[in-house]
Amino acid sequence: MYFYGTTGVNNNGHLEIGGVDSLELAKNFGTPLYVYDVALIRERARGFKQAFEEQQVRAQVAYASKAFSTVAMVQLAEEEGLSLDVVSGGELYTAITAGFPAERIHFHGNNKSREELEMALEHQIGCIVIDNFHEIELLKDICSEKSTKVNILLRVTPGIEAHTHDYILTGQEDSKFGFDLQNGQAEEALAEVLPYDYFNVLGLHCHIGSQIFETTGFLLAARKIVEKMTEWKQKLAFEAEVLNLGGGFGIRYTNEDEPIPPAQYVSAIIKEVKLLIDQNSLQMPEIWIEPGRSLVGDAGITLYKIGSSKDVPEVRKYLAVDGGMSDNIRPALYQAKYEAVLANKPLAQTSDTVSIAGKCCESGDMLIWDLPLPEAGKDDLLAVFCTGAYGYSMANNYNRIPRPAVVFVENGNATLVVKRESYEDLIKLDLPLK
Ligand SMILES: Cc1ncc(COP(=O)(O)O)c(C=O)c1O
Ligand SMILES: N[C@@H](CCCC[NH3+])C(=O)O
Repeated sequence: MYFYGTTGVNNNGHLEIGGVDSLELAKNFGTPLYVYDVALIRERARGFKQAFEEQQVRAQVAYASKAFSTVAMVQLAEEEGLSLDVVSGGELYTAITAGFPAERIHFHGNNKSREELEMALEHQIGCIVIDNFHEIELLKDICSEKSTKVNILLRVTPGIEAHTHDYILTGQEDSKFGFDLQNGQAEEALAEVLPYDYFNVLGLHCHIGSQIFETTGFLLAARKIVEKMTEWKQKLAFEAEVLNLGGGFGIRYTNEDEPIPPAQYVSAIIKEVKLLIDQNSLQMPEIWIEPGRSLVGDAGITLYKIGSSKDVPEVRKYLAVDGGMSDNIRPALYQAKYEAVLANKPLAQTSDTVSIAGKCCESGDMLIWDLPLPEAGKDDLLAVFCTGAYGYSMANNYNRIPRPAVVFVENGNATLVVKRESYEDLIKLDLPLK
């Protein structure tokens, strides 16, 4: 059995997270329930920051808030001195409402609207990561209309195939994101933004994908970008002040995953960039990264109550929980795998192999196939580990299932940070026919 962070078994023989009994959490806040181990998020954030400090380079660690964006989470990121990556007006609004310092917000997206860009400028956020030619024109238009100067990064696509699920690859040539580095698009874009008075071109950005376990892809991306930076110093008199290498650092979901510690990614990246920069006589840029999953993923646990079960003799036993693809779409979307235990008896001997079904009207709504469990059934509490990233943030109302509440636990205290959706919430935007 593998426990993350402060998760363990207490004297009652129950699963405990952040010093709080999981059965108490289920009783007080209901199920399904997303529970976050705040100490573990802090540990992960400090791990990345410290890794840069050890390398003695100027750096920013920006939390990619798409992984899990709520007011409380953004405030926690602020407490830990992180910067913030947002990718929509909604994430930006959340950050601003949470009181996050605007100058530490970076705005991403491959199709930002005029309204979203105007909002970003209005709040004077730290920088806009320009993704395409359409956006250059749009932003030029807005900046000149408002006589406002803005910091920008250019997102480039380095042509790297990282080893991960196809749907979460982003750095390969055939990608919807960014200016292609190899075919001249990136250079064309840079030549277009550099002379424009309202743009302060800080540097370059790339993100090669998500749930990556090796440093190779990051190093290759850095190499390809620094090669171009060397050319662009000659051709365009451009030297990047910032090199943002994105997020994508992998985490452990099951024992098939073997992540490396944050410090190892960081030191490998910094070593490579320093070497390349020295070889090419460039100035060392500030290094930015954007971890999402690796900051919050393993700090999240979802608690579900088990309800019905079904035996298909000689084939399998299904146990159904009170949530499913509406609160965790990752198994259906990416065949993602998870581990789980019974929170009311986590140490009991496993005696059965069961498959955990959700409650949505969809055969593909399966959370875990072939999970070893002790004898389990109605009213047992199932704890699914590692649901902190892209669980709540990709939750949906399929079958009009209300989204679960979110609770932060730390030092024996539980704090409700997102209320459970009610049926009233579900129809609050509906208008009657007459
Ligand atoms: C531009 C960008 N930055 C950062 C991230 C965060 O990725 P991860 O959660 O894998 O660290 C993503 C998502 O893949 C992204 O698209
Ligand atoms: N949402 C995805 C990853 C995509 C990250 C955003 N570019 C996941 O759950 O793994």
